[in-house]
Amino acid sequence: MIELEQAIALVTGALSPQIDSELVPLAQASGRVTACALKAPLAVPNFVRSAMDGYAVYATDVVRASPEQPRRLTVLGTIYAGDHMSYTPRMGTAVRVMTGAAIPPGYDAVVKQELTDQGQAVVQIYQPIKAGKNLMPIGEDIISGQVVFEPYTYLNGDSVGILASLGYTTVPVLQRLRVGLIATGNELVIPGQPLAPNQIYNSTIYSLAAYIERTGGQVVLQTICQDNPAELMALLTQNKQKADLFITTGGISVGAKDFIPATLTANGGQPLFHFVNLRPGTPIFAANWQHKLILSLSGNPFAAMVNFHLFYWPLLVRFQRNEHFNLKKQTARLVAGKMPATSMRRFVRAKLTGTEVVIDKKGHYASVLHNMIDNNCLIEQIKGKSLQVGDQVTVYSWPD
Ligand SMILES: Nc1nc2c(c(=O)[nH]1)N[C@H]1C(S)=C(S)[C@@H](COP(=O)(O)OP(=O)(O)OC[C@H]3O[C@@H](n4cnc5c(N)ncnc54)[C@H](O)[C@@H]3O)O[C@H]1N2
Ligand code: MOO
Repeated sequence: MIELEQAIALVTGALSPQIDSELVPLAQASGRVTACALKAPLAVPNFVRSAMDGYAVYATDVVRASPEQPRRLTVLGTIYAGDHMSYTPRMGTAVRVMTGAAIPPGYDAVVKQELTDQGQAVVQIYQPIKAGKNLMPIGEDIISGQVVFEPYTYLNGDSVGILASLGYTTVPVLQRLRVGLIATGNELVIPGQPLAPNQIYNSTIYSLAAYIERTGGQVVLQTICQDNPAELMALLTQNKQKADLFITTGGISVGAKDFIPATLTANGGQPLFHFVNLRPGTPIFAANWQHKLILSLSGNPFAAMVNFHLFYWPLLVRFQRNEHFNLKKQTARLVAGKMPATSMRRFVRAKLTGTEVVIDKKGHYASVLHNMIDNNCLIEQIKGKSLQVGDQVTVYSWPD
């Protein structure tokens, strides 16, 4: 049995970082990772524009302006955002401008309309203004040619807006991690089919698929496999080209039908580990088979989810070359609930709000998933220690 950190290092070492990219429409780029440096093809803004509704002026014209002795300027006209107007600025004049309007070259400041009499043909200015005030110079936001996103940057909603401001319509991003999901067990039935006596619905794999599809990954195969070595090998062989990673559930403990480790080993797989010092999900197994990583999770639904969260996110970090995908680790105070001392390092389902965490009163069996409703994290429980109200605990929550 090896330690969790060692096991994670073995699987992440066995998965090569992504090198393939694809172009996705801008609207789908949020949640993806840039495949190369993205440069600005233009400056933002790419003309001098007004930051206020007011009057473009020469600052030197209004140095002595005051409410008692306003400076009167001739208004040459009005420019709205988007207008293409040509005025010939000269000293002693102003142009009425709206926020976002292009400022005719020459004027060097915009006086807010509240500091004027808002005159039409002639405006009275009540205050002096510094040159440069209330106007946005070319490139104030982004300079033309600058690298806006380095390679392997995680793109969020803000990033997509920045790319839109630069006119991008498609974005080169790393391809997602292609995951093949195989739930093993003769007792499993697809939801929608009738259950024969002593059968159960295949449930775990739907949670796994949902997490995978949520960010960074893509489910390319989702199927049930009987406890049958030939069927497993046929499934892997048929789908080998489609997937970067296979995740299986069940069939890894010491039961007579726990066939996965032996089957993979007998068919040329190189085991990386079997059994890790954690609970639940102790029997987790991993192997390299024909240059594919196979991660075999425990069958018990909650044990499978613990295995998944602890191993999958670090794999995604490695593959997508970005820490965004990692579990978020933080310290929190246990404010309700408790757990008796554990004989093994353990991960306990809990609900985290800010820096406070609560352990549910319901059962904590590995075979039970339903009380994950409302839970959003795992508390790490150290071997030999109990968890009590007031404890400072280490908490892991999944990436967005
Ligand atoms: N004699 C021993 N028995 C067991 C040991 C042990 O050390 N000695 N370890 C136990 C532990 S811990 C775990 S965890 C389980 C793991 O067993 P497997 O990973 O081989 O899983 P299965 O036996 O195939 O299934 C366990 C349980 O989960 C149900 N299951 C399986 N797949 C699904 C699915 N996709 N959706 C819903 N439920 C599923 C399955 O029907 C079983 O009830 O072994 C203990 N035994
Ligand atoms: O490790 Mo098992 O996962 O206790 O249920």
